[in-house]
Amino acid sequence: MSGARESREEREERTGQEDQDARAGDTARGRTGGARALLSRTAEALALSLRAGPFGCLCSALLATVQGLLPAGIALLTKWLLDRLQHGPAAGGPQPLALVAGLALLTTLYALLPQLSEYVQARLRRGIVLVVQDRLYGAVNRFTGMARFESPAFLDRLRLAQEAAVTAPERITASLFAVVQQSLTVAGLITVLFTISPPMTLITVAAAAPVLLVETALSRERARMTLSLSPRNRRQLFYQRMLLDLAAVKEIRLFGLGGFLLRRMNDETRVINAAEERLDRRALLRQAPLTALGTVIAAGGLAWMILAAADGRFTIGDVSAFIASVSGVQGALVGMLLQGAGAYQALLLLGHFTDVTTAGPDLPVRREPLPTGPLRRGVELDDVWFRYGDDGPWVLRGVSLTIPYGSSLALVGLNGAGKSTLVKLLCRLYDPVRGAIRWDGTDLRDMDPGRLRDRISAVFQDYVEYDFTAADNIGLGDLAHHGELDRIVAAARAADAHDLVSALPRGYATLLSRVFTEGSGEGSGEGEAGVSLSGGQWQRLALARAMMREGRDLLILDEPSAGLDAAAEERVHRRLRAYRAGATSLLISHRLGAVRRADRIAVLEEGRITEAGSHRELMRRAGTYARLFTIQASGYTDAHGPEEAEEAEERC
Ligand SMILES: Nc1ncnc2c1ncn2[C@@H]1O[C@H](COP(=O)(O)OP(=O)(O)OP(=O)(O)O)[C@@H](O)[C@H]1O
Repeated sequence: MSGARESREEREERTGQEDQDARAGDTARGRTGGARALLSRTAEALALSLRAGPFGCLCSALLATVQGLLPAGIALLTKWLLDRLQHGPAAGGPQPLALVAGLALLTTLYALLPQLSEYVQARLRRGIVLVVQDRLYGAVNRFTGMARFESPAFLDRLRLAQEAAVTAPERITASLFAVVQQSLTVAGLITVLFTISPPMTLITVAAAAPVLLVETALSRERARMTLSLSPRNRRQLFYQRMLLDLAAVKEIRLFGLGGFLLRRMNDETRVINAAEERLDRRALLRQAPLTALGTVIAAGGLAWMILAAADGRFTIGDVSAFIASVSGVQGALVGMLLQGAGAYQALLLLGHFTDVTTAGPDLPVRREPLPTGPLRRGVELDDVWFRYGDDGPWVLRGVSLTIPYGSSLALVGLNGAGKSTLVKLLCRLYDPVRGAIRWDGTDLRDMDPGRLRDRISAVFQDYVEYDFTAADNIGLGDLAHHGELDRIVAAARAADAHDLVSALPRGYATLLSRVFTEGSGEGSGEGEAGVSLSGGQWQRLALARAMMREGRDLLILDEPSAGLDAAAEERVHRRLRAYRAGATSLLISHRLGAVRRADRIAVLEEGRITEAGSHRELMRRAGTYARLFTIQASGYTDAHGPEEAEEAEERC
């Protein structure tokens, strides 16, 4: 036991799991602010943008610079032109015609450059979406286990990360360019303003400071609200999906659930709207007086300037430059603050994206995993304890079981006994909380999960129906041979699916989908409708997908025939028996007639193995298995005891 403890400690050290957890914790702490975290996220967003489109970034920066300086240039040329008109050649400076030409050029650029900027930014945006999408879903693919996908808290974070991935990096980059542009506008105009009246410059700038503080506080509140409303947003999405879900249409119509779901969705939306409305109201109440203050200052300054101009202390050109500068500076500062606030909010949101993309592995993986050789002795579960959460009930309680090499084990038990959970552990989608599962004596935790899974073939109880062609649905079982029709056909035959696929309109090339249509690659909606299969037909395809994985060491069949008609079930089990002969397999089924020929049968009750042996041994023992078997058999015959049931079953 101490040896086991020691090796686990070593393992933990090797995986560096603690480092990763600490890093994840750091990111989580930085999520709601902290100048360092914000700076590093800004750098991250810029790096993403540069990777997505270095040329686009360069163009955007150049355009921002030119656009930023244009207002000051226009204000200055206008002042010179007006001074020239007022005072004639005595005013000095360039000729009026040159000034008019300059003004025409600058105002044309002022009108055209935003459109060019929009074009460049849209291009950049598309590139960024591709890069962040690749990064986010690449990170999700690297989670080797299932726990994160079954954790509501993590799903919330994932939803926010998805939102952040689509909007945040682009928004941060665009805001940064906008801030650069507006800073240059402010700097240019302030320089102009300063040459006319230094005190007015200071007052104008000071008036914008409170707005900055309010916007920063509001951004924090908005980010917090987004996080707290996230579960409601998820529920709202759930109702939306349910109302449009093909699989749910029948029940929704029959049970009249449409109105009920709609009401619930609207309730969630109302709560979300109310929270947003409250925040918008707070924003309005805080922003309005400060905006009014800025306007009063500008109006006061203008009145003073006009009076001073009447005394001859300023020229008309000065007044025009002053008007342009005050409104330009105020506008640019408010714009800067709003862009900054938007970027701040996006930076906070980007924290979720960073959390997901930098999260360590969900299952500890050794830096140098032990080799996963072909199975030679068997798979052994040694005192395996498992529960889904630290405070949840134990689902498996000390399961010890062996699947010897080359033999078949059947697992039976009532609903909720823990059979599918055991399958998840065998595929290392979860690790046992206590105890170990060993592959020829090597702990699964010491193996590379990908290599381990490559040695396993499985049909899960909740298999997937892919909206692809029939060939793809089978070929996906082994991507390395995905396009080999011979192999696909052989797998279909083994699963009793060949005839059904051959009878489809385009055979193996038939698209099996109620969502997509044939030949509608661009999503035009044109083309032939895909074909729908029945539940049992889908199940045979799922089985064929597992059969596609030739030469695997362990075959797991979790309720492989639950949806089949009696004749199909009999055929499938006959073929499966032939397929499994000599292979190491685990079969889970509530149809006890199908499991009786397994080399060994184990009964799982409330997470414990209570009986194990051959069919005959278990029938003789007259325990749970015999009772369940008799109940099932008596459904078809008049058998009342284990012996009678068995005889009747034999006859069937
Ligand atoms: N992701 C999960 N999180 C929490 N509990 C779970 C999760 N999945 C399963 N359980 C619980 O674990 C127990 C065992 O479930 P499992 O699916 O393994 O049973 P089973 O024997 O396969 O049942 P069935 O015969 O109905 O398929 C059940 O009580 C179930 O509620």
